Amino acid sequence: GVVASPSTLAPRVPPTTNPSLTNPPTHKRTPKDFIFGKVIGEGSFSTVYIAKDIHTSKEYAIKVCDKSHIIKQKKTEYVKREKEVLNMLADAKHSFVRLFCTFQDAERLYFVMSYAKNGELLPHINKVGSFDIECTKFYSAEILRGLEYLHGLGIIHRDLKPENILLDDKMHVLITDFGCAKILKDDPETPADADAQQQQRFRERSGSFVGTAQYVSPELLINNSVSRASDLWALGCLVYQMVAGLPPFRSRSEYVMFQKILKLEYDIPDGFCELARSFVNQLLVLEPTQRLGALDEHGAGYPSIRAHPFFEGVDFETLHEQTPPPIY
Ligand SMILES: Nc1ncnc2c1ncn2[C@@H]1O[C@H](COP(=O)(O)OP(=O)(O)OP(=O)(O)O)[C@@H](O)[C@H]1O
Ligand SMILES: O=C(O)C[C@H](Cc1nc2cc(Cl)cc(Cl)c2[nH]1)c1ccc(Cl)cc1
Ligand SMILES: O=C(O)C[C@H](Cc1nc2cc(Cl)cc(Cl)c2[nH]1)c1ccc(Cl)cc1
Repeated sequence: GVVASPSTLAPRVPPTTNPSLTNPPTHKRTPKDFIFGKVIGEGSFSTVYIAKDIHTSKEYAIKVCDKSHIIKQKKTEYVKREKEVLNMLADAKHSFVRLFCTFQDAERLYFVMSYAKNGELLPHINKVGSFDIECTKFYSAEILRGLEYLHGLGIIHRDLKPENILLDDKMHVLITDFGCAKILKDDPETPADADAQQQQRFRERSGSFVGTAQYVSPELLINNSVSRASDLWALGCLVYQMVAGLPPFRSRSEYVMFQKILKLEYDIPDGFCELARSFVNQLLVLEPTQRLGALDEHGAGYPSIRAHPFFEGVDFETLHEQTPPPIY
């Protein structure tokens, strides 16, 4: 959960020798409570460092956002949404990057998050070319678990892709990057309209075509609408990419890529495994309501997706306790 609200600043106690005795004060943290280490990543207005809490010696990833940059790029809504959604996920026991606390100084905002020691999923796919059936089943199941939790809260991620699937020290999935997420307010039935911030992110990002556009759903292209089923489309793209080593819809030209998405033009290499092909085929469906899982009622997970033969033998309830299959 997020560190409690700032009480009167407790006197800074020097770290005692026995960390078990330091019950870290719950005062609002400041950058001085951390030893900042190396940069582990850069965003368009953020830098992510590895950092150590001087009271507990625990390691975190701290995302530092430059305030003037956020304002200049009109990203305050995006940052506010990211914080809001991460706080809603505070009680999740698995599948997501945790937000431990936030604080600011004159120039910057600080997000103290769990550190995904094994980085993004994408390089792990690229390193081996493509996943075998065991890895694909395990990682698809972990991502599905995350989507079940997210959609149960009425949150649509809207930007699921291998760069936003991080891996912890034990190689379990930590879904991240919720700035683009949609929180369904009252009527979770009707698909929500893609709001300005998603369009801005999508148009501006896809303008430079940095990969966000590859997983865009047909409904977003056709009538600017998104629903939980948009994340199921992205899941289909993710499973295809784990199996194929490449995303299903590819082209140097973004326009041609969009055409392929709208015409559902993707190929399954020969020698394909029937179960994976069938699973992907039932998610990459143009009509959102026809996608596998789209008719499962909200908040009760995705029984029809779990039941697909592709997940034969997967125990969804104990995934986060299992040792992930080796990637080779
Ligand atoms: N909790 C984390 N643990 C480890 N690495 C992280 C963590 N959060 C982010 N990163 C890495 O840091 C880099 C920057 O992430 P950040 O969220 O700041 O920007 P981004 O989402 O990649 O880009 P943009 O801000 O344009 O959306 C990414 O490559 C990401 O993989
Ligand atoms: O202390 C809090 O939690 C609330 C502040 C609120 C807040 N101050 C901001 C300044 C800027 Cl420039 C942009 C956003 Cl989105 C801002 N949000 C805050 C601080 C840090 C972080 Cl990471 C997020 C929000
Ligand atoms: O059995 C193997 O190792 C090779 C097969 C080949 C294969 N099956 C595929 C299914 C799809 Cl949907 C796409 C591609 Cl590129 C596919 N390639 C395969 C099947 C399923 C998985 Cl998960 C991985 C690899």
